[in-house]
Amino acid sequence: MGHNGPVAVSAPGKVLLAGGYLALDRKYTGLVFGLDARIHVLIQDIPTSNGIVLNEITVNSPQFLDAVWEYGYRLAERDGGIEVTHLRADADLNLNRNPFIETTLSYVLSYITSLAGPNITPSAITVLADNDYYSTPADISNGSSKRRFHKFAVPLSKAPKTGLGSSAALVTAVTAALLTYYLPKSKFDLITNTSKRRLHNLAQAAHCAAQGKVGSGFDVASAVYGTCLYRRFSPALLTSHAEPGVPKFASEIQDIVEENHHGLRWDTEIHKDAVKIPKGLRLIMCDVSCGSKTPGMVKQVLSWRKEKPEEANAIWDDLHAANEALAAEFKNAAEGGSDKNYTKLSECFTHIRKLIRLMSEKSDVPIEPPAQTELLDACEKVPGVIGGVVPGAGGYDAISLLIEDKAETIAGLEKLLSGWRFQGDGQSTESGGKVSMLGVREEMEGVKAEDAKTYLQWLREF
Ligand SMILES: Nc1ncnc2c1ncn2[C@@H]1O[C@H](COP(=O)(O)OP(=O)(O)OP(=O)(O)O)[C@@H](O)[C@H]1O
Ligand SMILES: C[C@@](O)(CCOP(=O)(O)O)CC(=O)O
Repeated sequence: MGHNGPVAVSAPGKVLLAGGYLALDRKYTGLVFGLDARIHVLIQDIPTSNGIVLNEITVNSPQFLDAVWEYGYRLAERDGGIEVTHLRADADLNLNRNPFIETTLSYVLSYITSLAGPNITPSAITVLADNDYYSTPADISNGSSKRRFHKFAVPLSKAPKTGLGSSAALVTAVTAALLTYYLPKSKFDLITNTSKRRLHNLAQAAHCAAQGKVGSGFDVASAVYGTCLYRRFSPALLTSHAEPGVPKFASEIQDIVEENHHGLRWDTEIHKDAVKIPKGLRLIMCDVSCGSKTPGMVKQVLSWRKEKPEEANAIWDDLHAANEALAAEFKNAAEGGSDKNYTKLSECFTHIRKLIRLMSEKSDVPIEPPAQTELLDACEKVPGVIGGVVPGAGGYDAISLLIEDKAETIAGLEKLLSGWRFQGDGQSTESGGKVSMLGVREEMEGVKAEDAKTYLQWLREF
């Protein structure tokens, strides 16, 4: 298997604009926007010398130092699927493991062998991340910022993430690339709905396994489908299957992906038509550089909900109504012609923020902490800014804004942010962090096939 020539695929990053925490419960939905920062994956044959074929797959992220991972693979007995071994993982290099890549390889190759037989040929995978996934302070940049893909003078683990969902986009793009490369078109074709659904199921399973927990999965869903109103799958779908290498893993993963596992169908809901961005508006993301996210925020919020279900559920129901009102108002404004009055959209943001602050106060978790309130309030005063929120789990990491897509609005925000000193949670070594606007905006489309030749050309830059 795998003689189809090079294959390239990309998948978008995400921002959960509304529905943080609520999206973990199937009773509620999340409003998730795909972003135009993508993770790109190229897969091609490894040229073999002297006819020697080693069972090896190499993965390389040439933007970072030491970002090469080499894997051996073998078919496990008793239907255990494909076991993947990190080669040269000696004591020193142990730190350099990449669980997202390793787990994705074992899940996807196991599915492929279960579906189409065990003949996996060696291949080389290259990962390229759009520049906004990582902040680029001068000391870690290497070379001109004009490059299509930034080169860093540090390993991946030292590049500061901006929180756009790199692991979900990576797992989705690697999964789609492997399926396209190793399977015949009759069994996997990225443009069909059935293949997309299988990709979604497999990428969710691999991402949860790599993460060691079953989250809401909104990030993988948006990497596959792009912008949508999302309702999560029942977590039971992924909590009781065997691990790679363990007997029956291969058939179990095939059954999960193809929805035959104990008769369970995936109940994920993706409503693409429920979200639109009115013409002339755009989202932007601002990265707070000193922001440290309080660990365990999700755990704390959920334990508050468990302790005080009445108090929490009342707030969640109100917040859910406010989130859905925002989605409806987006659609309304997008379909409502040329009326440039965005007061109702602004009111939706104000209402959501009020309820998030109430949730912060009652749960005692800094979801919209005072420093973020101050920043959002100041941004909302800039002409052309319609509203803003702390996205996802909130905390000190980032803010998202809906703005009029005009040079004056961007310039106004840049002026405000250039002088802004962010007072984080006191854990930062700096006394006040910078806030910087990322270049990303919303993107409707999810995963897509790309032209491999273009990437082969870009790779010559490295
Ligand atoms: N360019 C890359 N090349 C290879 N692996 C990458 C790359 N970018 C991210 N990863 C993998 O994803 C991991 C980061 O995933 P993590 O879930 O911690 O962050 P994220 O998905 O970007 O953040 P968030 O969930 O806050 O949006 C890295 O440790 C690495 O394993
Ligand atoms: C808190 C939560 O609802 C959102 C987390 O989003 P982010 O990682 O902060 O973008 C968790 C989840 O949905 O898996």
